[in-house]
Amino acid sequence: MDAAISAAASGPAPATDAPPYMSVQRVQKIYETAGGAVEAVSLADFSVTSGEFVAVLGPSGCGKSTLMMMIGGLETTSAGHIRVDGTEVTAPRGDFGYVFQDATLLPWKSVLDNVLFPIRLEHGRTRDHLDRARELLELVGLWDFRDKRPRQLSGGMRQRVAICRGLINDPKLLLMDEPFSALDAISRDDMNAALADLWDRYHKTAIFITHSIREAVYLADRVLVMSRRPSVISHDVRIPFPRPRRMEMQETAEFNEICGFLRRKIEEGYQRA
Ligand SMILES: Nc1ncnc2c1ncn2[C@@H]1O[C@H](COP(=O)(O)OP(=O)(O)OP(=O)(O)O)[C@@H](O)[C@H]1O
Repeated sequence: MDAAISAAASGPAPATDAPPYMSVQRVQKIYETAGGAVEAVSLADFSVTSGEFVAVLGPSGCGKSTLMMMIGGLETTSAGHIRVDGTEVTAPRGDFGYVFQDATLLPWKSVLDNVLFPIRLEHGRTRDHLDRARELLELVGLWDFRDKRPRQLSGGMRQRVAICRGLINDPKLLLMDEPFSALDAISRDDMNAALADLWDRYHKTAIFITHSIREAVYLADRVLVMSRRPSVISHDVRIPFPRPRRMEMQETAEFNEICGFLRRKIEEGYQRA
C-alpha cells in the first residue's frame, strides 16, 4: 500500500517552465546557545508554486517553527537561501500574512479594529479596507461580533479573527504556525472547514504547520514531512483530492490510507534519529 501511495502521491510538484513562487534552497539553521550549538534545521530544500497550500508535519522539536520563521523573515538562516516572488527574504514583509498559535489579538481593540490593525500600521487610515474586512468577517461568520472585544469571544472565534487579520492586506503568502492547536476537536473541524472555504475563495500561497495529519491532508495540496533533528525534509507528498474539499472526504478509504502513510513516515523519522 505504501508503495502505491508513494507512486501516486509522493514527489515534488510536476516541473513547469514557470519559476517557483517560493524556493527554499539548502537552508540550515543553527542556534548558538549557552549550552552549545543547536542545529534546528539541517537541510531544507523545496519549492512552492503560486497558489499552492503546503502543510508541514514532523515530530515535536524538529524545527518546523524555525523553518516557518526563516521563511517569514523573522529569523535568519545559517546557510542557504529563501526567495519569495523573486526576492531574497531578509526581514518580515508587507506582502506576507502571519497567523500564529495564539491569536495575540489586542485586547483593548474591537474585532473589526484587530482585523484592520496591519492596515493601520502600514497606511495609517483604514477606510479603504473596510469592505474587505467586512467580507472576511462575514465569510467566517463574525461580522455580527465586529464590535466585541477579544475576551468576549471563544478561542475558535479569536483564531478566525486572527486569520482575517492575516488576510486583510491581501498577502501573497500566508504563513500559519499551528493556528488551531489550542482548540477542541469540534472547533478545530469548524476552523478547518472555514479555512478551506477561505482558500477556495482567495487561493493564496500558504505554508501551514500542524501536528494533525488529518488537518494537513484535508487542507493541503502537498504535505512535507520533516524528520527528527538533525532534521531534513524526508518526504514531499502530493494530496490528490479535488477542491472544494468537504469534511465527508475524511471518511473515505483513500483519505485514511494517505493519513496512515504519513503517520508511518513520521514514525520512521523518529526512529532515524
Ligand atoms: N531561539 C532559539 N534559541 C535556541 N534554540 C531554539 C530557539 N528556537 C528554537 N530552538 C530549538 O530549536 C529546535 C527546533 O525548535 P522549533 O520550535 O523550531 O521546533 P518545532 O518542530 O516547531 O517544535 P514543536 O512541534 O514542539 O512546536 C528545538 O530544539 C528548540 O529548542
